[in-house]
Amino acid sequence: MTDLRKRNVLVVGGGAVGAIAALNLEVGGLVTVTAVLRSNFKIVNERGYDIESCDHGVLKAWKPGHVRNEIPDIAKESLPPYDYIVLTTKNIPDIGPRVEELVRPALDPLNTHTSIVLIQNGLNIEKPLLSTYPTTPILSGVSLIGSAEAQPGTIIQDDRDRLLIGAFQNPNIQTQASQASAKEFVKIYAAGGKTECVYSEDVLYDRWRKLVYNACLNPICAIIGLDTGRIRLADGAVEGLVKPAMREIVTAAKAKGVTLADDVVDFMIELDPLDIYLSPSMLADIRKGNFLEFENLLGEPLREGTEAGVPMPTLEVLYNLCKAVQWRTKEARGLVEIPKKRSAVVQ
Ligand SMILES: NC(=O)C1=CN([C@@H]2O[C@H](COP(=O)(O)OP(=O)(O)OC[C@H]3O[C@@H](n4cnc5c(N)ncnc54)[C@H](OP(=O)(O)O)[C@@H]3O)[C@@H](O)[C@H]2O)C=CC1
Ligand SMILES: CC(C)(CO)C(=O)C(=O)O
Repeated sequence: MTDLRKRNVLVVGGGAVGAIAALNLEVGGLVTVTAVLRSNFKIVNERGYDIESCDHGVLKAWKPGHVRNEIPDIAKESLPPYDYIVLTTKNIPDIGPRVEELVRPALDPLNTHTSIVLIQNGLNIEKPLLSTYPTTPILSGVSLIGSAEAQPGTIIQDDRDRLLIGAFQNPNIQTQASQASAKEFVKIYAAGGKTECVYSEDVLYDRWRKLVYNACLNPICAIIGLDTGRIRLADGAVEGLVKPAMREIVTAAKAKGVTLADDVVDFMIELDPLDIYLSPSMLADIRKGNFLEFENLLGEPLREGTEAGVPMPTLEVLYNLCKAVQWRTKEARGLVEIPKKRSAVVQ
């Protein structure tokens, strides 16, 4: 950073990842955080977060600098533009709100100042933002962190926060400018020394590599209802389901020009220590009755691989299972109408 001004960062979504991101940014001392919360707004605004973290220890009633329950409208409130808007919501375009609409009030239509940082899983998540805000630098945040919101405002982080930050390619912006913004974000995020946040040149590689985990273990654990430790112990699950799915992602990545390491499948299966019995974020969502982030984690790599001619039978089945589960949640929330059940009694 060439100047000493504290950076203004808007963190949108203060759940498992967002709360820890806000904490990391604040402990570094280089940032003022405004966190935009939804279901946990009231409790966090009144009492703060209770956090048990392998990186930060135990914190009671910790509160980000500013807490809000909606995205600030910078024009109406005459606020200066944020330096960074960090999105840590679940990204569920099939349900909405879509991310490009979500950030609109906090972004000047001709913005060049604010960078958007997507600390979210999945592939092609930058595309709707690049087309809606062509002059805005969009940064990729690929996070390895086992974090969960056990109840509103209570965050349990079991696995260390390791975050890769890089710039998505944007034909309208000089690559160096986006890269400089990514490097500055690394600096402010890592400043507290509690986390491993590094700059990465090759965000496409990072995203395909992470998909080996997220496109496979997330839906498999969610659908079966087992955490990653138990999936590793369950009869036949790794050989019969996890490895075939992961190999399909590796082959799709290769067809798209991304060569992953030979041992990436074993590496991802063993990524979390077995005995932390980690529940991937999609399993946490299914348990809470939330919608699933399956289009970006599974649908996009499946569509890209299939278009490139890669057979992906395991992922196709997982995708269709997730789609049906999403419909189940829509029905449970009254978002679909179905024909009335016929009476068992013949009239
Ligand atoms: N959990 C993990 O260990 C990891 C998660 N990820 C990725 O990080 C991203 C975030 O995941 P995670 O933190 O687990 O998700 P959570 O569900 O724990 O948190 C998301 C938060 O965003 C809030 N939110 C959603 N929409 C809005 C909105 N429109 N305005 C304000 N707040 C909103 C949610 O509120 P509400 O409760 O009302 O829905 C929730 O508090 C995902 O893309 C996930 O795949 C990546 C690595 C690890
Ligand atoms: C792999 C993991 C658990 C992060 O470490 C994740 O990305 C998720 O839960 O979605």
